[in-house]
Amino acid sequence: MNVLKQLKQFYWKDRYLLFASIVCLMCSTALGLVYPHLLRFLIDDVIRQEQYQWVPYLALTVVAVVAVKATFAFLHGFSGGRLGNRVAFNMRNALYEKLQYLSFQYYDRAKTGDLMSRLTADLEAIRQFIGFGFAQILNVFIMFTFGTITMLLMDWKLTLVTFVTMPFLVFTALRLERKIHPGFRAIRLANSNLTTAVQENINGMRTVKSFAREPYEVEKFTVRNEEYKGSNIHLSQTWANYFPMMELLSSVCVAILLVTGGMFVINGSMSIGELVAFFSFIWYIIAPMRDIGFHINNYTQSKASGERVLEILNQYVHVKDKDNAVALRPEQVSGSIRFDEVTFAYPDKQPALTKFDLDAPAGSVIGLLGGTGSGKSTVIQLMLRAYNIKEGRILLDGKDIRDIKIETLRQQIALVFQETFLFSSTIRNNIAYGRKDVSDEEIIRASKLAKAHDFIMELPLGYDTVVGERGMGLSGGQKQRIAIARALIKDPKILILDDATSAVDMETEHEIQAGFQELMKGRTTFIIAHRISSLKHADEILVLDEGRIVQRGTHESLLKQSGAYFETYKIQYSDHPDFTSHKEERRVAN
Ligand SMILES: Nc1ncnc2c1ncn2[C@@H]1O[C@H](COP(=O)(O)OP(=O)(O)OP(=O)(O)O)[C@@H](O)[C@H]1O
Repeated sequence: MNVLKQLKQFYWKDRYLLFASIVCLMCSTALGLVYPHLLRFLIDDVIRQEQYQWVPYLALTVVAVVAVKATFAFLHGFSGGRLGNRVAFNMRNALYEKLQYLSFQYYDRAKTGDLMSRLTADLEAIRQFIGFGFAQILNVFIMFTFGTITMLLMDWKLTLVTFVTMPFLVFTALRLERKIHPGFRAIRLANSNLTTAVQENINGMRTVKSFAREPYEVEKFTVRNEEYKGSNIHLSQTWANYFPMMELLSSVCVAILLVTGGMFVINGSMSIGELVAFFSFIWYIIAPMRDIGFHINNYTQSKASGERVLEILNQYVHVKDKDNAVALRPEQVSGSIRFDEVTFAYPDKQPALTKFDLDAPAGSVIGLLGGTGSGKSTVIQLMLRAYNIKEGRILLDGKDIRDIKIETLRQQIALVFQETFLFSSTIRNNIAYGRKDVSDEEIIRASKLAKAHDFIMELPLGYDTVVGERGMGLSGGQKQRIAIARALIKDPKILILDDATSAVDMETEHEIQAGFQELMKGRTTFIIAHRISSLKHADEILVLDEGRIVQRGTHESLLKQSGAYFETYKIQYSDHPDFTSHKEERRVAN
């Protein structure tokens, strides 16, 4: 119940629907108790007394009871359905909103398939339980209590005799719960494995095909599909065993009632009408007993689902605004960045940056060069405040970024990544993503600067072409140019190009960079690149190795030193005429 209490905010504001659903179900159940009484009246007072003139009135009463009962049943379904859907709607929104604000640290460990199943299957279990399950559990107790009291009032001796099999019914129902709960869990797990396999397969289809591993993928899927089928069959088997067992026990109960009740009728202590009524009432006891295992299971399942949903909702947000954080106004930002002795390690890892210093005056261009895992992307992540640093500080225009509202900090920065993610929408919407009101002219201007306009115009629908979630149908370079246009449209004070031109050829890179010269004016630009050609115009180039700065300076000054920069230059420019002259310069300098 603790879980339900914690989820209260989602259903309590619609509590009138919950109460309406419970009251309507109770009324509908209570009206069901009228039938056995009508039957008793029909047999004892109408048929046996030969008072047939009552038959039409009785028939009309039955129709009226049925109509009112059906109305209550409808109202129960209506209010329960509405409640369940509203709760699911509110929770879905809350979960999605939370997912937007959870920090990078959370996503470093999160699994897409698992999150998807929480947002779908778990929400569905909660919707069902809050909409219907809760009222139905209450109804089980109400039916049992109403039925037992009425039967005791009619004939307590017969009631006690018939109840002999009840403990067996309850025992079997509870045993079922113990069996189907792990059964359902196994199905959920198998289902999650199955969806993960499909999801990974679709994401990695290019890799699968390039390695010609389709048969292996089919086999892998077949194994998981087999597991899914197996767990479903296992559960069906449990149900298949359960129903005949319950049927048998119910029949024994009915048989005892008929034998004992029959004897009571023969010796005159009970009327035939009462026996028939009793016969109807007994189902009021048996039916909820049969369902009790199922309802308990629904409850435990929705409780487990509730826990999984709450785990996300209660997840700690590592990076958030301070209470007195200041909002930056774009016109006041000039874009100077300083890293002051920053040391940072990802959770449970060696430091990715150690005593990192950097001074980037507004409008300067900083190049970051270094091998794989040397910490280049980490510098950028920290500037965005994707993670909190514990040692050192990062300043934007002299203000510690921890004192700035994250949203306004990130509004000043635009990034172009090595891997471009495009949303499944039109090219126009993808380019306009970073801003609310953008004119077509601005989109075209940004595309022209990013050298994307020409190829976009060659597409059949131009800017209205819909691209897939990974920009299917576009080349790597084309996707990257769209990403560059998307960054430009933000008109950022700080521009970050994280290996941004790696997917375009040298000639296009040159063209894009020519566009950048114009664009970088008045912006602080960080360029992470493996190609020296992308960095050589930078005001300062930092060479990183295992999170430490091993060299820093301009292209010209770095070429005069021996070290990682010159080694990289040597590899990339060995067949270039400039190379020989620099080699000579270094020889003289050393
Ligand atoms: N999200 C993360 N969680 C844990 N460790 C990380 C994470 N991102 C990077 N690292 C680790 O931090 C170190 C620096 O990584 P970083 O991505 O900054 O390097 P990089 O220089 O950008 O490399 P590359 O050129 O390959 O992109 C590496 O040891 C890496 O394994």
